[in-house]
Order: sequence, then structure tokens, then C-alpha cells
Amino acid sequence: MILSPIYLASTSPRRSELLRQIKVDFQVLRVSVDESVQAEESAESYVKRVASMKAEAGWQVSLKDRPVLAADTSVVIDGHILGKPETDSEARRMLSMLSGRCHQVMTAVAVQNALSSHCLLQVNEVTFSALSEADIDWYIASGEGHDKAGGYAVQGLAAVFIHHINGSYSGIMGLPLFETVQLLRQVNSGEQ
Ligand SMILES: Cc1cn([C@H]2C[C@H](O)[C@@H](COP(=O)(O)OP(=O)(O)OP(=O)(O)O)O2)c(=O)[nH]c1=O
Repeated sequence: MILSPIYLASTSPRRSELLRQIKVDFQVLRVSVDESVQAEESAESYVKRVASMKAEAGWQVSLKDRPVLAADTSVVIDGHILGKPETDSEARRMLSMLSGRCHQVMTAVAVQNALSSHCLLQVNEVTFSALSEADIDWYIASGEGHDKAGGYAVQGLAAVFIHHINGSYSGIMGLPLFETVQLLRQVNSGEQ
């Protein structure tokens, strides 16, 4: 399967790694958008809005010669949207919330080109085992969770906490590959 070259408006090493996995030809663009949650905004609307803003910001700084792909991932539990923790104590609070429970990982993927903008939402359910204080201390000391939504990485040490996943591994890591390819094909076919 051959997909046309794209821009990736993301500095997430995970998103680059996932695109390389499926041999998409891409060039990274650096964008920065305001990721604050708006009042009364649902988690679904939030991730879709932020992913679309990243794709739009990427389009503005691109040469406008290929589609721009962007994504946003949040962990959602009891209606709370958990982004990337800024401190160890915030990461600790997040892990305590996730301990022994099922939460959602929502990833929105957006594509912007000259003709259109598309966005899709992919939702995963992740069940954590019960974490002891010692488990949390060990994980925080690893530093792995600091730049990850919800303060953990499925692809890293946190795998030992994950009892069950309903969804896709790549979606939890920040870019659901199956859905991303569907979206890119849709955009490619619209261009023909
Ligand atoms: C839940 C989870 C998230 N993550 C990562 C994916 C994303 O990089 C990050 C969520 O933050 P995002 O704000 O979605 O992305 P980002 O700031 O890292 O990168 P950019 O905005 O430039 O695209 O959390 C994992 O790597 N593993 C996981 O298990």
C-alpha cells in the first residue's frame, strides 16, 4: 500500500515512530497550540478540537504542497481529562486515579490540506491492575510518564500495570495506525 507523502505536525517521537512503522514518507513540522480545556467541553470535543488546531497550524507553516497530519491524545477517567503531568506529584495523582480501574484513552487524528479538513476520534479502554505505593514510587522514579497523557506509557514499563486493553495499541501510543491510513486514503481520493 503506497500513501502519498505528508507533513506530520507533531514533535511526539511516538507519532514519528508509528508512521515509520508503516513506511509513510513524512516530514515533521513544529507547531504549538493552546491545549487548555474550555469550560463545559467534553473530552471527545476537546481532543478533536486540539488535533484539528494542530493540523491547521501545521498547514499554515507548511509549503502547502502535501496534507498535514496531527493528533491529540488524552486519558479520560470519571469525566476528568488527564493530559501530560507537569510535576511528579501530578503524575502520582494521575496514577492513583487509574489504579485498579478502567479508563479511556482518546486519540483524535486530523488531516488538513488545501481542499478540506478531516478529523476522526479513536477511543480505547485500558484496565490497570491495583497499584501499591511502591509500584507508583517505582514508576515515578523511572521518569517515563512525564511527557505522556495520563502519566504513563503503554509501550514502556507501564505495560506491567496493564491488565486489559480494548482498542488499539497504536491508538493508546498516540496515533491509531488503522484509522490514520483510512483518513489519509480518504484525503488522497478527494484530491484525485
Ligand atoms: C497514554 C499514552 C500516551 N502517550 C503519549 C502520546 C503523546 O505523545 C502524548 C500525549 O500528548 P499530546 O498532547 O497528544 O502530544 P505531544 O504533546 O506529545 O506531541 P504533539 O502535540 O507535538 O503531537 O502521550 C504514550 O506515548 N503512551 C501512552 O500509553
